[in-house]
Formats: sequence, C-alpha cells, structure tokens
Amino acid sequence: MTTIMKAKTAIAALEEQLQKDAAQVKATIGREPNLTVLLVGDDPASAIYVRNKQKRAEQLGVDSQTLHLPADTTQAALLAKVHELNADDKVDGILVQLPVPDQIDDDAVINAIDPSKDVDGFTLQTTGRLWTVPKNSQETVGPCTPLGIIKLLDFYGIDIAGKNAVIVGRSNIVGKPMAAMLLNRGATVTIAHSQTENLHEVMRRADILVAATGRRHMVTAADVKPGATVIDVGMNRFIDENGKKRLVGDVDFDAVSKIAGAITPVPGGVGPMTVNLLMAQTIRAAAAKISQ
Ligand SMILES: Nc1nc2c(c(=O)[nH]1)N[C@@H](CN(C=O)c1ccc(C(=O)N[C@@H](CCC(=O)O)C(=O)O)cc1)CN2
Repeated sequence: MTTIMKAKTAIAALEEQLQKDAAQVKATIGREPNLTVLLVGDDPASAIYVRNKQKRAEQLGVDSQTLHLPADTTQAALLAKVHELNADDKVDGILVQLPVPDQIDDDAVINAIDPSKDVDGFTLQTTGRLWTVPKNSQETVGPCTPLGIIKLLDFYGIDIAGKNAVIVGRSNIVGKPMAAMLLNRGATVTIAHSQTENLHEVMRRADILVAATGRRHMVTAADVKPGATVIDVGMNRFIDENGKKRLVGDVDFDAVSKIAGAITPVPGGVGPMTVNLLMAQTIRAAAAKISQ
C-alpha cells in the first residue's frame, strides 16, 4: 500500500515540542521568540503565505510581526530596514518574503541579514555551513522547505542512507540545499534539471525522487521506479476545463500514487512543513541567544 505522506500528521507530532521550546524561551528571556517578516509589494500569494506564517506563529507561542513595505520600495530602503532589524535585540529571526519586486536585488538583501537571524536559511553563511557540516553530523541548518522534507521522510520512516536520491530542479531555495541535506544523510545524490540528458531514465533510477521544477505533472508514472518515495515540491495553479481554480504539484499524483511506495500530496504535503520548520528555526535562533 502506498503511504501518503501528509504534513498534518507529521506536524501534529512536532507541535508539542515546538510549543514547549517556545515557552521555555519565554520563561528564560521574558518574551516570546520573535519573527519579523518583510513583505514588499502586493503579490497576492505572498500575502496569503505571510498571513499563514503569522497565524501559525500565534498557535505556537511565537511573536510574529509583518512589516509591509510599498511595491516601489528601493533597495537602499529595504537594506536599511534589514540593518535596523539586525541591530534590534528583540528580533530573533528576519525573513524577506520572496519574490521581491524587480528593482530589488534579492541576493544582496538576503545576505545583509545577520546570519544568526537567518531563519529562512538563505544566506551564504548558512549555505556554506550546510555544505560543510562534519560527516554524519546531526546539525540541521538550511532553507525551510528541504528541512521540512527531511522531517517528513524521518516521520514516515523512509531510509535515506545508501539510497539513490534524484532531485529535479537546481534552485538555491530547494534543489541545491535538498541535495546537500540528502547527501549529509548518506544518500547518493543526483541533481537533474532541464538540460539533463535522458532525464526520464535518470528519474526512474531514483529510490527517492524530489520534483521541484514548477512544471505541472512533469513527473508521470513512467518516470517512477515501483516502490520509490516521491516528494512533490511543485505548486502550480491553473483554471481547469470546468472553470475551477486548481492547485497541483509537479507530479501526476493519481497515476504515480498507484506505483510509488510513498508520496506527498499537493496541497497538504511539503508546503505546510515549510511554515512549521520556519517556526522551529525562529525558536532555535531565540534559544541560541540564551546559551551565549
Ligand atoms: N522568504 C521566503 N519566501 C518564500 C518561501 C520561503 O520559504 N521563504 N517559500 C515560498 C512561499 N512559502 C513560504 O514563504 C510557502 C508556500 C506555500 C505553502 C503551503 O503551505 N502551501 C499549501 C497550499 C497553499 C494554497 O492552497 O495556496 C500546501 O502546499 O499545502 C507554505 C509556504 C516562496 N517564497
């Protein structure tokens, strides 16, 4: 029987620990862990994601504030805001919601964040640490989406060590850090992408297949080894033939779930894990101050 790796079940198991950890921070420093989100512009999807973060923070005992800046905010103004938050002792985590408007160089802004407040796991310092952790280290740093995927795999008892992992997609936010995390856990890793030759053959060799391409249903049943674990990071919105709004992943779930050993649904799989790992990283950043 195929295991449907639902985030809800994994999150329920994580929730109590997160609440306890947040309460412990509050008892020690006299305030809740703080996450400050910078939202620039009026992207409707970003507004929803930021609202969801705020809601989740409240449920877990994390103080979250969103600073909403206008769409014409300059790079200099955004950098000044980041520097101000870096210097604010009451801010434990800083997140710049992506995407940002075109006039802003997201790389420069992200790397202006103090690495100790980089709860998104996007800075060069965090990236470097992720690729250089000691062998077999239990250290968990990096972006929240791949961290959430590792949590899901662990929760559902999927072995990683020694397995062939294929990641389709080479983004800095998902593909590359996912590769590092799976490698750190002992997988043999391939990063495939749009220029990969024989892509379908490469995907079919995977014991663990991670699809992060942003292309609706690019992974079909013919691309998946029977019994493989399939992780769908895609979030593709479209209007179907009946005029209904739909959200689907990069994997043809109906067909692939018939042959995979385990598979994440969209929605309800990887996405919600991202938000919960963000909270975990925020609590961790606040807790790190206590031990300093
Ligand atoms: N600074 C960041 N920006 C962005 C990130 C990020 O990790 N850091 N990731 C995405 C957006 N995102 C969080 O910010 C995010 C997207 C989607 C979900 C989610 O739970 N999705 C649901 C479906 C939601 C829906 O119906 O619209 C699911 O998959 O079940 C969580 C977080 C880009 N920007």
